[in-house]
Amino acid sequence: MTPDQPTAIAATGLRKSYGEQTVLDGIDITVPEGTVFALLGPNGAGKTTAVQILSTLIEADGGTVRVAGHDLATDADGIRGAIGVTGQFSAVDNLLTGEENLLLMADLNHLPRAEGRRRTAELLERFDLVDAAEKNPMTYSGGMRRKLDLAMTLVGDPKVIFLDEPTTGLDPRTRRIMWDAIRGLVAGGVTIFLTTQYLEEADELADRIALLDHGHIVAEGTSAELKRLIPGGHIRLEFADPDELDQAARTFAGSTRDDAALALQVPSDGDVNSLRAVLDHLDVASIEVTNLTVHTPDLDDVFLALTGRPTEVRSSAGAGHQSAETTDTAADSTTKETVR
Ligand SMILES: Nc1ncnc2c1ncn2[C@@H]1O[C@H](COP(=O)(O)OP(=O)(O)OP(=O)(O)O)[C@@H](O)[C@H]1O
Repeated sequence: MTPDQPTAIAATGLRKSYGEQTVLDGIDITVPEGTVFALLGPNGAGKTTAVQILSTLIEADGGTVRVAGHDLATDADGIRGAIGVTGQFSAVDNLLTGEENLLLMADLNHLPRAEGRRRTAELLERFDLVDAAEKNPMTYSGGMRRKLDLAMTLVGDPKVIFLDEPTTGLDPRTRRIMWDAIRGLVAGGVTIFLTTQYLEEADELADRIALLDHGHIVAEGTSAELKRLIPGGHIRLEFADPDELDQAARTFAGSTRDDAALALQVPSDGDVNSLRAVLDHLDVASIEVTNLTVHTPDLDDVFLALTGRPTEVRSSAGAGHQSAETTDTAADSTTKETVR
């Protein structure tokens, strides 16, 4: 984020407990205008709770929130007027047709009748729901309902949209349609706050990703920055016989061998230069390889590493949260100090 880029969502020290259970233990979130922010976390991590607080649906126990220039403490109505929320539970009314649902939203947003009709027609078109407009949403597929739900959110032309697990349960094709719709919104200047359990979704859509675990944001950064936070990139070489494997193991210091599979894992960040270096070494030593694969850490690895080893992560998260922003080589990132 550049210093003068306007901020759409700014939360500091957000806290929420249910009885004895601390769900959010002082989290900070900053989302620049016109960007996508993804909040990731295991089941029950507090993602929905965060969305509900930021979208004024429930009250926090502590912390400050500004959304679209409005302060939650003094101007919750201002926030409500500027945002759209699509939750895990659909707002679609099954007693109305798809079109009537949209028209109802237009009424609730106080749009003049003609404007409401124009906007409804445009959204039915945009989400490929024209043929289904007159039908009852009970007859819709899950993907169509989700599209109608998002269309209903867009009737009020919100500047900031909260999408709580927008594609959970959707087939891959419908998921891609939703992703395209989300990208279209962002291209038009809308800010998206997304929660998801699909790491691929965060990878595809988000400018910045935060991992929420045990009430803390344990890591935050771009997808590439988060992937650099953990070790695990390697080139896997397979050989036809043990002698080749032996020779290769001597050639590549720091490699890990798998004798049963006649394979060797050579640490690598997966870029072309390191691949070329490995091939050159093999060539010089005249070692034959039967198979070669490059493995770069994906967000699944990051997720597992950061939420699966809570004690290591907690030690650095204690002073705030870990930012990937300034981390270049971060193989030992779990012990890094917070830089923000
Ligand atoms: N109204 C409530 N009363 C008591 N506990 C609650 C309430 N709402 C949420 N919780 C608890 O707070 C924790 C966080 O819930 P939340 O729904 O925010 O998690 P989540 O990350 O969105 O999970 P999921 O991915 O499963 O939707 C859970 O342990 C949940 O049981």
